[in-house]
Amino acid sequence: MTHIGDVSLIFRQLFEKTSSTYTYLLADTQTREAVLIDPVIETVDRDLKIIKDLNLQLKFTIDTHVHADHITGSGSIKKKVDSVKIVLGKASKAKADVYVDDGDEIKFGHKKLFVRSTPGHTDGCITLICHSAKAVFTGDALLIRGCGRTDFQQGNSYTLYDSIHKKVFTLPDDYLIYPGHDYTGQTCSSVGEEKKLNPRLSKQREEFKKIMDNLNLPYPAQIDRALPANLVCGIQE
Ligand SMILES: N[C@@H](CCC(=O)N[C@@H](CSS)C(=O)NCC(=O)O)C(=O)O
Ligand SMILES: [Fe+2]
Repeated sequence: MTHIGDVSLIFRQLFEKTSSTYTYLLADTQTREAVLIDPVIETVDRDLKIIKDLNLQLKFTIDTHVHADHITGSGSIKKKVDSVKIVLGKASKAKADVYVDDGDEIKFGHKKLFVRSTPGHTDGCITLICHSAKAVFTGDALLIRGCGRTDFQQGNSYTLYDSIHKKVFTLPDDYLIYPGHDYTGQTCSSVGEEKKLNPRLSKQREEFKKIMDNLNLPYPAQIDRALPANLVCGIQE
């Protein structure tokens, strides 16, 4: 069992290889209540099997934002486990059961995730902090040695720069960063490491904007089906 710095927290970092997405399972060892951050539709059965095998009760799925590169597994999970509530950032303007905003807390058993609003990749992006584990789930806002692109949805490079500097880089240096994706095989980083070594966000604000304006990334392969589906929890009737 993996615990990441909190012996009463169950922690699993799960991977979906087509979109290089990380899904995170967190649970309270005592009460068995669990949350799933950023599930992917293709790996829902795998995730639900792990939850069952570990004798956990899934309380929330949490989408860190309206994803453009893959379809969320949240709606599919809710269809299979009726009691699950889908959580999304209030500013995302998409369907969900629970909307959260800066300063809110998501409780599962005796554990808490603290919500910080980190717009810039999209308006509704949220970062989730588990202080007891010194772990930060940044979605696509902050990636390891990178960050979320700002050239579609409600992307804005200045907003993203301010979000990361004010809401993530102000956390203690030893807090671990768990991103929404990694395309290079890395699994986690830390606040101190990213402040120093992130080739985009360690720069001044204007330099950051220039870097982001010149990324020239191709659009995600699944964008045309992912965006409309994710506005309705991944399930289009
Ligand atoms: N090739 C992938 C999409 C890669 C991509 O655009 N990733 C996004 C996060 S998913 S919205 C991103 O922000 N990337 C930043 C970067 O610097 O790579 C696919 O086709 O799915
Ligand atoms: Fe994204």
